[in-house]
Amino acid sequence: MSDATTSAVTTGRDAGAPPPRVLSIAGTDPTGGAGIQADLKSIAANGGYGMAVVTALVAQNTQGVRSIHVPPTAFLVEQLDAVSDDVEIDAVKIGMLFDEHIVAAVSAWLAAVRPPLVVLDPVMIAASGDSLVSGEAVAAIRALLAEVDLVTPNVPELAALVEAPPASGWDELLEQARRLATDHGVLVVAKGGHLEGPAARDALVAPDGEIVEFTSDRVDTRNSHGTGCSLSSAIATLRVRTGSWPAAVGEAKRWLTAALRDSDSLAVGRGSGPVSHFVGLWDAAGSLGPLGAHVDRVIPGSSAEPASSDGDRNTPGAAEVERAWWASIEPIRTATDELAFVRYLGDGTLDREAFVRYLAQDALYLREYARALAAASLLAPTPEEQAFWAASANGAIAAETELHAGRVGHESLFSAEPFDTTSAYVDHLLAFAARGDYLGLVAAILPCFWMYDDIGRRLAARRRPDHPFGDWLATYDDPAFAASTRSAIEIVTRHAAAVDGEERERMRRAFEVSARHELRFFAAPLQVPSD
Ligand SMILES: Nc1ncnc2c1ncn2[C@@H]1O[C@H](COP(=O)(O)OP(=O)(O)O)[C@@H](O)[C@H]1O
Ligand SMILES: Cc1ncc(COP(=O)(O)OP(=O)(O)O)c(N)n1
Repeated sequence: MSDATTSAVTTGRDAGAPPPRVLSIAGTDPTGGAGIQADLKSIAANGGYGMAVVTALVAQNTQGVRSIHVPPTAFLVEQLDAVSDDVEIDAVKIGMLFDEHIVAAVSAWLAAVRPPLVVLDPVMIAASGDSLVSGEAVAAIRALLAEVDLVTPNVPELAALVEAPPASGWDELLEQARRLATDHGVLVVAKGGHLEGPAARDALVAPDGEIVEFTSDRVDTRNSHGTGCSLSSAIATLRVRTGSWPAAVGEAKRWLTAALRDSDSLAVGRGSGPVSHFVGLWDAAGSLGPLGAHVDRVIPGSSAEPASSDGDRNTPGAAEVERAWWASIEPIRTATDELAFVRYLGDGTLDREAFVRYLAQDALYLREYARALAAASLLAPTPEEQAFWAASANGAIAAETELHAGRVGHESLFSAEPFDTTSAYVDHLLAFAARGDYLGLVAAILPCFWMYDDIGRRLAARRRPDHPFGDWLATYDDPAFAASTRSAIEIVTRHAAAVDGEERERMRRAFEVSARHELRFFAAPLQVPSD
């Protein structure tokens, strides 16, 4: 990403700084799944302090919109001023703006207050198909783009903004997003939730045409009410916390996918229900456990005696482990993204010799990584895990090495000496294997799946017809590898959630050390190897 899209501050907010103060300017949903109610939950779930200014009161539920009441514009302005006269605002998320008068009032307030970050979700139509804006609002929202940093249209909203028919496929969606970003000098998160297919893809598109893609499995649920509201307010909050737009979008999507997966558990409404905003947090806080556990003094044998132990209350679910571990390596991931090797590989300016050095080290690494995977298969406690790691070992040694050999030539590939970084990484993995430590081993194995899949998808998105490493980048965009990565994450985080806190932290450290090895591995081809 260019300087315009990534700030220098990439490692989160300063210790001791307050949580991001994020203002939502949006309409309401009395069932709590969309609009301001969703925004406040999303901001809180992602570590921010939420504030809310209401633009419209919407009588709606999970099945549809019944009526809309728009308070006088002067009252909207009073609400906005009441917040900004008193509170320092770190980011603003704008949602439903019913008509051009509302848009004008918000626009004037933005010009006067100049909040540091503004995310616009150009809400037009609810999931139920009901319109949430008047006919004139669309042109006014288009004009508002000049005053925001990032806009998050879904398929029909993007089409309305670029005055084209709704995109029917991914490439058309990207093309429309590129046009919107360039014409209005705004970052665009094009959301592919309304497209067909097994994956739910979004893309962050910059005005200079640079694209970063984010892909998750499509969750099989009808509970998509408020996903756009929740995503945009999460992005606003996480942008303050991470200092980086790609990191904010990636984290927000990861969180939203987990919230979608858990949405059926809420059982709210008979239509398209809300997502589970606090998935993971409720598990971590033991909020779903028996009540009455927090008492100052317990008389043994009395009815006030807690039904579960403190240990139970502090046990996270797998989704929370997934989020916490991924967040814990955010500085390592950002540093990897910023490596010259990764940037040059992406934009095609990487020196050919450095590329070959990388392939040779990768081939050496994969041979040993396959041994680590085979050891995981040997130690696995269930036939499913045994089969999964065995298949992954096969994939690593056969497919990937074949791929490398096809590019460099078998001889030059295996005559290379391992760099110290390669040996250190392999030793870290094989030490767990040698000790028969299954949990440490699979935790250490995970970053190679997870970080490679994450970086790879974003690199693959930068492919263009004349890209010198285009065919190589294409191999990163492999849905089968994405599916294996998901399985690996689920196996490891399920185990981590099931063990006690000390063991979980030991696993997380093994995971983090491997993430550091990944960083060094990507850095090595452009550094002079040590003797
Ligand atoms: N079934 C699904 N599984 C996973 N992610 C989804 C699903 N549906 C939507 N999303 C994600 O939710 C977010 C909102 O997407 P979308 O439905 O396109 O927008 P909106 O809610 O504004 O109509 C995007 O990140 C999209 O990829
Ligand atoms: C008050 C209000 N604002 C926005 C929406 C639309 O929400 P969105 O997140 O785009 O999700 P869908 O429900 O349309 O999928 C809304 N319904 N109400």
